[in-house]
Amino acid sequence: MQSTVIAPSILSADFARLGDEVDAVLDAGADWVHFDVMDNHYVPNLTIGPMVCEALRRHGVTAPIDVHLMVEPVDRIVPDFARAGASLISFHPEASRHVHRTIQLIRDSGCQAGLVLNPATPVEVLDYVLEDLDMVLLMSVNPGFGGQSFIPSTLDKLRRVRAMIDARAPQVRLEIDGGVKADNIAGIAAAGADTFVAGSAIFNADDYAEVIGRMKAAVATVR
Ligand SMILES: O=C(CO)[C@@H](O)[C@H](O)COP(=O)(O)O
Ligand SMILES: [Fe+2]
Repeated sequence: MQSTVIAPSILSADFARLGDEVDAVLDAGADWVHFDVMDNHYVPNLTIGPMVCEALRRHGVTAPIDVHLMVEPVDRIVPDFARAGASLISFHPEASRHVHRTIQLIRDSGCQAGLVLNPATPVEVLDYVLEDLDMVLLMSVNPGFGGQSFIPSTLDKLRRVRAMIDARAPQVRLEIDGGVKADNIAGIAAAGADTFVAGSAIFNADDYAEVIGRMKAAVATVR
């Protein structure tokens, strides 16, 4: 079984103090840094790119940086993120003309590769690539914004993807992203997730350690 990972999404951090915010969540018990990249094209929002990833590495961040690309096209920006210090790079199949080629490109760049399924993307997109992935990321909101509500049908999708992973590629992580809170994370873990992105639930809290601790304790009750 994969270890539990809590990955705060810096989309909800105070960008004016980003280095300090990342230090604070890592000191508070977070395992990874979730780095949302939006291009105002694939999604209707615009965020940060490789320069900011590199700046976090220069700032001294050594934790895995989990880059979630919401950009189209994907391939051109992959080597830039690998050079900037990304650990994992995940992308949406709708934004890549050749999904298998993009996975290879990410791995050849020295990063782990993830495929992201939007709420309406069928799980069959994994049929011919699951074994080539390091992680499947299920979106439990439509991509583009933090602070949205968890879409309940994602629980059934999590169970289906968990069964696929267990049967075919147990080394693959299953990450969930969108609307994850301390009070729904146990159900999400029970449905099969091992890697949990949470933005607003962590960065809008007064005490990062308290909320991350509550999340980890809730997950530990079911896995
Ligand atoms: O990728 C995205 C949104 O597109 C996420 O990573 C959000 O940033 C998660 O934020 P919360 O739903 O946890 O507030
Ligand atoms: Fe994300």
